Amino acid sequence: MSDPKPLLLVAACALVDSDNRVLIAQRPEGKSLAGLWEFPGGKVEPGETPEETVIRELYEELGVVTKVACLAPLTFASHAYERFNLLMPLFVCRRFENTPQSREGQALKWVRANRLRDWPMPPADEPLIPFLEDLL
Ligand SMILES: Nc1nc2c([nH]c(=O)n2[C@H]2C[C@H](O)[C@@H](COP(=O)(O)OP(=O)(O)OP(=O)(O)O)O2)c(=O)[nH]1
Repeated sequence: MSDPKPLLLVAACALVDSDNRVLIAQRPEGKSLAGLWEFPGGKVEPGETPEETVIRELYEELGVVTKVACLAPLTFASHAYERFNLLMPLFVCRRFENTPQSREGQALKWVRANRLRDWPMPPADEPLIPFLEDLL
């Protein structure tokens, strides 16, 4: 039998602007799931809380500064990928400093929640969309 698949903990965030639009970022060529649109975030590193991961990734990927008190838990994704099982809490953040900039070459887009389906997302993300539609 093959080894059991590891559980991968990733923390992600829906940044919401004053117009109630959500920021998505396109995964660059060369990465897994390249070309798909995702919520900013990344793997939770050892010793980090998911909130710390989101704060770090928002800064690294987008130059955005926020704090734990500005992150509200919304829901989570759970998806069996071929090589791992993904568990991904999704936070919502409306209060942040700096306009998001592409710091890692990724395309960025502000999208209404009810238009998220127009942008192909990783399979794990599809069940998250109704939660954002309800919220926004
Ligand atoms: N940040 C983020 N990751 C997501 C989303 N949906 C989804 O399936 N993922 C997956 C893609 C990656 O396998 C993993 C996040 O890893 P990462 O962003 O820290 O690392 P990475 O691009 O270098 O990943 P990889 O190439 O090693 O797979 O979670 C999402 O909405 N946001």
